Amino acid sequence: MSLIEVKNITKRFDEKIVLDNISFSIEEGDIFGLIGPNGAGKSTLINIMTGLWKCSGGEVVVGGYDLKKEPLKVKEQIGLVPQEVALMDTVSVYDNLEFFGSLYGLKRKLLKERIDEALEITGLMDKKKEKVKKLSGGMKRRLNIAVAIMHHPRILIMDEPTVGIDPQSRNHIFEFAKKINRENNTTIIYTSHYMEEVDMLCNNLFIIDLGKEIAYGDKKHIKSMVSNNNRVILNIDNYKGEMILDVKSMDGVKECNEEEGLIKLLVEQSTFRLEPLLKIAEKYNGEIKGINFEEPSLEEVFLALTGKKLRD
Ligand SMILES: Nc1ncnc2c1ncn2[C@@H]1O[C@H](COP(=O)(O)OP(=O)(O)OP(=O)(O)O)[C@@H](O)[C@H]1O
Repeated sequence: MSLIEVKNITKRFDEKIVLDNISFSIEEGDIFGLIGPNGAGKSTLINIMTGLWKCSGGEVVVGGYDLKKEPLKVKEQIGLVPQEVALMDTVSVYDNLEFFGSLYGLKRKLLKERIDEALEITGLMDKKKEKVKKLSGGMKRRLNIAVAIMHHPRILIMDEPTVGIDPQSRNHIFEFAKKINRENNTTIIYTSHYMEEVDMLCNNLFIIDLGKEIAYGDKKHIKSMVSNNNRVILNIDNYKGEMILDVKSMDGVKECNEEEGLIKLLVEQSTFRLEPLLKIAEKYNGEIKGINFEEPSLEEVFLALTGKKLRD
């Protein structure tokens, strides 16, 4: 059985269907991306999975517990980093952690240990005496994450954690997510409308738009379903100009352009082979310095599946 099972979830607000029969499962230790444009239904789904909102139909099972029947057993396994920062503005970083930690039932020595650990992992140790209202938006986000991990949840849900924050905090949040997943095997659900973030972090994906499933499964599989095209970028010196003509006539090569000292190919994954390319380079005395392969981006996948750009 998977760690999280979302089965046929539907949500209506009056007559409006906001989630339409959504199903997926998440394995323990995964970094799972929930992606879609603004208004797609991501936060609604998160609110339902964490028991904050009731669904109109369907069920959620976490660690074998049915959310409707045993909500506390489900909630104690989850840490939630909500989209809106939820902190006490007029008290210090440390006091916020102490307060929220005690709500989780942490006391004395263990509470102190967990506060220190949360400050360390979110890079806020030197801000512990600062009042929250003096922190930057990115630091507030990091503190919100610190709050969410104090009870060592098995699952951490991060709802658009990088919206409107500075690049340094964004990187910090990224590295944090990878670290806690790697070192503690924490299962992460990461929602975002920034496809490149999800592309970098996640293994499995659920793409949602207007409350409906657009694609679900292994990231590589989704990409290969949508597009058989990859890019190959060849960094090569001292080759003769005629080489390009030979490369263009290779099986599986759809386009070949020279740009900024690099040769960029658009290739058909199923028919392109690297070996003939290397032979052509050798024939023309080219010195290969590097070869990079690029899959289609998730932006391209979304465009192919919905006919629209993510940020329309
Ligand atoms: N309380 C509510 N009453 C009526 N409609 C709502 C309510 N909450 C959300 N919706 C609608 O549900 C849809 C999905 O909203 P939701 O916030 O889940 O999207 P999202 O994917 O999280 O988008 P964003 O990235 O902008 O937060 C939207 O059309 C929104 O207007």
